[in-house]
Amino acid sequence: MSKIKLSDLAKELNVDWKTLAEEIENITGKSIKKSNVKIEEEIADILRMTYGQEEEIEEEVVEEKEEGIKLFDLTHQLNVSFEDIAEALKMIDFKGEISNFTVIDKATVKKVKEALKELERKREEERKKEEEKKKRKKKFIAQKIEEKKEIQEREEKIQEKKEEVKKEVKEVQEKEKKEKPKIEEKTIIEEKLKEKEETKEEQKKKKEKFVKEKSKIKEKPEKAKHKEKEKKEEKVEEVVSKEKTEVGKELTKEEIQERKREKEELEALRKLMEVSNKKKKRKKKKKEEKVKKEEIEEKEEDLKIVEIPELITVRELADLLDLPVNTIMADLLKKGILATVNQTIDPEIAMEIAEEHGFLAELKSEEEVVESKIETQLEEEDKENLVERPPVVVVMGHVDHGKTTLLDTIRKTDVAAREKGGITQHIGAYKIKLKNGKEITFLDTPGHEAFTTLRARGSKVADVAVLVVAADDGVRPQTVEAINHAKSAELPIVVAINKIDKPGADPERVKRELSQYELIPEEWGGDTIMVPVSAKTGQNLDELLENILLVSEILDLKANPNKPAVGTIIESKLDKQRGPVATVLVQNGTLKIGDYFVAGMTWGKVRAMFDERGKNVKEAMPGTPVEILGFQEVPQSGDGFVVMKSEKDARTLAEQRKQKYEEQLLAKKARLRLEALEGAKEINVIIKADVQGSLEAIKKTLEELSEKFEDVSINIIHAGLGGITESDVMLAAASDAIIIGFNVRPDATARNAAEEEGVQIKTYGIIYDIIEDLEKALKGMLEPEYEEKVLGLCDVKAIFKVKGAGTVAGCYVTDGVIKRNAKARLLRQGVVIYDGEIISLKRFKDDVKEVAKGFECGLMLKDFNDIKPGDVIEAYELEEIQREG
Ligand SMILES: Nc1nc2c(ncn2[C@@H]2O[C@H](COP(=O)(O)OP(=O)(O)OP(=O)(O)O)[C@@H](O)[C@H]2O)c(=O)[nH]1
Repeated sequence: MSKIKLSDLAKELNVDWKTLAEEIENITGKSIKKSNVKIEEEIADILRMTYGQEEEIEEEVVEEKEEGIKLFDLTHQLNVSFEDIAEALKMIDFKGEISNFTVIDKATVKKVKEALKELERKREEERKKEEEKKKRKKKFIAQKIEEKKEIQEREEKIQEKKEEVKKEVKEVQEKEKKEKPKIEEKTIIEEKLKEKEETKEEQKKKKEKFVKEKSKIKEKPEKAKHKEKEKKEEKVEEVVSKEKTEVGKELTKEEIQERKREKEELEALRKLMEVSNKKKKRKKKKKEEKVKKEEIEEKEEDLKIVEIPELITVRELADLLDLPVNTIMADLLKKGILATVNQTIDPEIAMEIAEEHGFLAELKSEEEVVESKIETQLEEEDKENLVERPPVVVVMGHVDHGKTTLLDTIRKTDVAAREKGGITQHIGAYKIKLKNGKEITFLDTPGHEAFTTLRARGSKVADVAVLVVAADDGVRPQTVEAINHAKSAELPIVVAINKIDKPGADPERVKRELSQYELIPEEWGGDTIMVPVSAKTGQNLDELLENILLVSEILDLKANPNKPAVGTIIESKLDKQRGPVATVLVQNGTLKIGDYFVAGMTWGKVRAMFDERGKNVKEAMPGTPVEILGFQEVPQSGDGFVVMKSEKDARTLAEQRKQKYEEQLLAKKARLRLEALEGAKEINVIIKADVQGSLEAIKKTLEELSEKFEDVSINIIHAGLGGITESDVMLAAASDAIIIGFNVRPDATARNAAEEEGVQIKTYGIIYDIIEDLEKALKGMLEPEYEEKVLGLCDVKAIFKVKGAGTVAGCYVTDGVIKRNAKARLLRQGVVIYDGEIISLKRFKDDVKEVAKGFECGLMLKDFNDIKPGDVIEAYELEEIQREG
């Protein structure tokens, strides 16, 4: 968790640090003697709220001191339009004349404010209704297409069934032939032979050919082949002797072998047919999906869908709707807006106008507009401007396998060091030059967590993942996590088998272990490059870098430097001397000093740029990370960075985004939830369980469920053992997944992250419940339910045995509150050991109802005494949840 210095916070809030120190002591019980003590952001936020509020109160006091206020001033003070104020006055039955110069008293101001809130609420409702309408319209079209498809599918299914029946009849006939008495069979074969007029000689040849082919396909080691042959011969002998006694007629050894082969041939054919049928089915399904998509797209075209950018002028809107500018201006006037041709208008208004003209309008963010522009430009006209850009590489792997060492050693291999000086600064990423003149950019924060956080904010930064696996340790849990994170981001993986200088190094074992995760080394016929290296001695690092380039060449990474820059914030901070500072990875275009830009909800002008050597640079090309000064506020890592035409555009867009922040928060909360699964086609899940057995069972069950609901595919993005971590939550946020925990729980950081990111975590203790919930959810029948609300967490510091009573746990509350009689779980390393109730809660000798974060307490669990220091107790209660819709 990030921290802030007390003195900095005091400056920010314009309060004496000692006052803040007192407040903190009240909150946490800790006394602070120095101003340079760092405090947690969480506490800083509480203080911000307290002191922020005071300012607001002061404002209101000032306002109330005034005798009355002109409506003109009020519009400015409340930052609303005159029309809104007028409407609000009508709502409260204001009797006088309404003009800019009307003066209203403070009581009326208060009522106006209330009415404005009501107005805003109504508008919000209307907006929602409109959205619903649009959604219904789309759903209706999709439904119609779906129905048509269903009829088609039914017909096809009938056809398929017919064919299946035909096939079955044929199979039965064949089976019957085989099961007839051997003598009869022999005659049939003979007849067959006669019919085909083939000589015995030809038959023999055929058989030999078949055997040859079969052995070619199987390519079994000689020994095994030999053994198998022996076995087969034994079996043949068996059959021969059996037949001798049973049928009383001798079949030659050859004849029996021939029948066996025929049977095998048939079996192989049947399998082949099955595979090809499956493939056909899959192909058919894909084709159908494509057709459906095209049909929807066609319908959408009929509906005249337009995408309205966040920043749009009157002229641009007219062009977009293919209408005369005058029409748009007239529409605006009707809404009481007088706007010039080049004036930017509110995107909501633009959408309204578009809809009034029969368009289905969708809001498109500025980045999307810029990026789609760039995409089309990349595809169409700018081919000659496209130049190769360096690949961006992220290094991932298990803890202590050598990620940091590898990044450090690679940093030193930079050949540009001689000309420009070595890489000295940590700015979140660095670019190196290889001997062959090619460049590679590395994200300098190793591990998948930071990378996935960037991804969770919607940015695609890396092109290639380097997976570091220590040759003396092999594949470990975080290796698997890293593989899944890379796969989920669709990154090609280059494996660095590290620490080969160590005596216990066993690169072959690493390869074997990795092959279980679909990473098959090239030398075994797979397509994963694996390079044995030593990050410590630098052995084979050149080879590793060359292979990264090789993989990147296939990706054909290109960008157009002759455009305004677009990129992503990699790292950011508030520098005491320099103000807000952030590292931008330029992904397309060229970033120049003096450019105006938007980054998330903030904006700015590039005042200065520095590279990883701390050198001032004037411009940054695609694939280059640069540290920038000139932000109005500190952006967040993962925020998109877009250069804008003018200061006004940059500022307006940032302000609009700030206003939409609340909506965005809501949108985040609308991530995938079990309750909203009805009609879903694809469900991404992350599974965490206490033991391997349960994990496998859950995986299997989900696969079965996926088969049962033909149209739904359940994708297991990651499955691992142990408690639910922040990293799991970020992966879920990045891949829009639900987390399913079996006998495991999220820790406090994971829980907070899930709340912030709107990720749903469902925990279970019985596998059957998972299936039941998912099935119901898929059928849209999930009953109203009780949802758990976690109250707080405490760490068990010590235990005391009390005669006749049981074990008392001496705890320290680390999060939320612990309440007496609350439900509680005991977690040992994230795994649920007990689930029950807190029956006694004390502070010192007194019974208490609850104990808050930062305090110690003694507690007892109902019917449970196996508590150990280091355990975590999670108190929770059940709350009835109202399902939406
Ligand atoms: N012998 C040997 N030791 C290595 C090699 N690479 C890393 N180490 C050592 O392994 C330990 C862990 O290396 P780090 O680079 O810190 O590992 P990491 O994966 O970055 O670890 P975290 O940052 O904790 O996730 C250090 O003591 C390194 O010196 C190598 O190639 N050979």
